[in-house]
Amino acid sequence: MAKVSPSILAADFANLERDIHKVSGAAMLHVDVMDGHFVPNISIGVPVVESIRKCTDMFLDVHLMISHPKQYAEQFCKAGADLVCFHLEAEDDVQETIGLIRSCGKKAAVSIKPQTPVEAVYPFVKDLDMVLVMTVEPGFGGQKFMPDMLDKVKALRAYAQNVNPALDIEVDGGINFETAPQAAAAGANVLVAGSCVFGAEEPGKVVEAFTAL
Ligand SMILES: O=C(CO)[C@H](O)[C@H](O)COP(=O)(O)O
Repeated sequence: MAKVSPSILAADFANLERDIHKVSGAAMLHVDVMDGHFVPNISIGVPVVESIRKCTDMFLDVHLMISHPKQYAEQFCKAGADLVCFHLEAEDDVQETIGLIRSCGKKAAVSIKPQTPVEAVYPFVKDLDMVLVMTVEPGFGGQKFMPDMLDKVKALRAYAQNVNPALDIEVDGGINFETAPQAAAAGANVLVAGSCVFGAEEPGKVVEAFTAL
């Protein structure tokens, strides 16, 4: 069974509550925070996370695509995130930022961009709840899955077997009916999907299908 984390980046922001309820059967809800600096796009911030928290009990998987995540992580925890994921490339104080998120009583995750070798995250794996292996360049939904990222997922799953066997491995970007099974076979157990879920006639059915992988 996979955990599915529908990305609200592909939802209708004018009808966010309605769209969130369409995917309430998913294990998590993926909330993409972009600052126009770490990535060349701007999405949403703390006030929207607070509002989402008020309209759903879903587990909020908050993906910070921002510079200086240590400076903002606590605000997202207080806004209602259940897990805060930040980019390895965006932070010099990785261990400290993990500790900060944990001290707020939340789960901590680190994400790596496609050009970042998977080995760069190994020193932190024992202290993390999840690693997010980006399968597109972060910044925009609707991009094509990068199949080369599957080798990173396989290597990370093998590495985690010894040091943190409960580690969640999430993939994000271009996940659809063709690529979701490939990612799951490589060892990913958390699937982020935006356009494939919210672009479907029945988003809940897509969530069910991916959960069964
Ligand atoms: O983090 C993201 C982009 O940076 C999105 O979550 C991701 O791209 C999902 O969108 P899609 O499923 O449409 O590819």
